[in-house]
Amino acid sequence: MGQGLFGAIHGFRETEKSRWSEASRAILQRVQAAAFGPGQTLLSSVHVLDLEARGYIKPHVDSIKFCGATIAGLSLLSPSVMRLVHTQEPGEWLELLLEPGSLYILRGSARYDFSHEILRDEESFFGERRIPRGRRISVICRSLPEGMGPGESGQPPPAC
Ligand SMILES: O=C(O)CCC(=O)C(=O)O
Ligand SMILES: [Fe+2]
Repeated sequence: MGQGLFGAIHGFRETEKSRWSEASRAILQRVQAAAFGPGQTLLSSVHVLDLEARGYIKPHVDSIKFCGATIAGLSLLSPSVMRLVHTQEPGEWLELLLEPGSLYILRGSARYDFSHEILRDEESFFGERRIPRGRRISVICRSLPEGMGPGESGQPPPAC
């Protein structure tokens, strides 16, 4: 996201959104109930990322300065493949097929020890299966870094 990603995302636009319709709020509440514990505080706004069909996200670990222990992402429109690669053991990796309407949750080792990336169209395979990429929108909720109260987050960065 933003500065922390230093150009990791290609072919995108993004926004931070804090006001939602009632229908969207109900969905976000389901996401939050599924992904976050009662002791976790979320960043005050939700990150919405709109990746064009040729857009992709290079491997990165979200900044621990701006993001806490949990990242939850709802994928919309096009399916895509997210690859996780261990930062110390590149031979240790896995891929997730992100179907539209699916939710992924990165926490624990997946959050801190593995990079995540969204494959570009030419490389978009889940095993043998080709997953053609179209426009993809993701709605990403993050917890605040530990020890940071909602009032202490200051001006949140446009992205992590
Ligand atoms: O689009 C996604 O689901 C992930 C985006 C991401 O990795 C990020 O913004 O840090
Ligand atoms: Fe990320």
